[in-house]
Amino acid sequence: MKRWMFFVYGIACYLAFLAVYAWFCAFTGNLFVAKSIDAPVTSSVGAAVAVNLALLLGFGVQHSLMARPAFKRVWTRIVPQPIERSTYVLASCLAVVLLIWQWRPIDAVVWNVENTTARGVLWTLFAIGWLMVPVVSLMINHFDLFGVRQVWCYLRGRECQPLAFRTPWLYSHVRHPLYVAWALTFWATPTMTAGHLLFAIGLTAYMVAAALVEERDLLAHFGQQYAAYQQTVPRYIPKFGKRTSL
Ligand SMILES: C[S@@+](CC[C@H](N)C(=O)[O-])C[C@H]1O[C@@H](n2cnc3c(N)ncnc32)[C@H](O)[C@@H]1O
Repeated sequence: MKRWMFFVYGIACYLAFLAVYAWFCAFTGNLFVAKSIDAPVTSSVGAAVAVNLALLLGFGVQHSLMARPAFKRVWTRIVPQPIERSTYVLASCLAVVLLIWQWRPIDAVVWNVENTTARGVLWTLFAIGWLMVPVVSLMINHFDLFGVRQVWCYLRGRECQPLAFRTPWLYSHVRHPLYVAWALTFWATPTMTAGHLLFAIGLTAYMVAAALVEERDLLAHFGQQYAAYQQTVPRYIPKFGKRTSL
């Protein structure tokens, strides 16, 4: 019974992620939703900056703190191990929903690209970013990242083995392809408002910090293998034409 409950919980968290991902895309691209990143202004610039920074900080703290091995060691005394990752996914969804719900737009235009071709290129990069996120996650292990593999192993009564270090596809050209994809979704827009710029700068700064902390953990976990990867594969800017296999 407990195995099935955990499995259903894990699947529900995964479905919540899919829904929030689609909503976050619509919010960021001003597509189909009434409340988007560039919706009409509802508060003073000062209040909007303060609230938005608090929302970005809240997301950053939740997303990074809950992913640290030391936090997980303590957390799994409360939340059972098989559903730890699903709970992380659920908490991340709630942090994003709070950000979307409480976001205060600042509509001053920072840049507005009028050339039709250039606008098309920027929209294409935006779409590539949103498609790249799930595709890149499939390159390492999509279902492990979103907690489904863990509840599946538990349902089958098997121990879930930790994933090996891998450098498939884009990972052989750049160490953080997922963060590169997210950066495209935040920055590729033909019309950049001040609120959207704050959002893009805040989340990019978060990813730069998160990559440093993540690399420290990966180095501690995989040792020489990861050190060699750091020596040969660039962090963000891909080196195409030269495929590194470790
Ligand atoms: C949200 S993903 C981000 C991965 C990476 N920073 C990126 O931008 O593509 C974070 C998880 O990926 C795992 N990870 C990162 N690089 C990996 C690799 N080369 N092989 C296996 N797992 C990796 C980390 O251990 C962490 O659990």
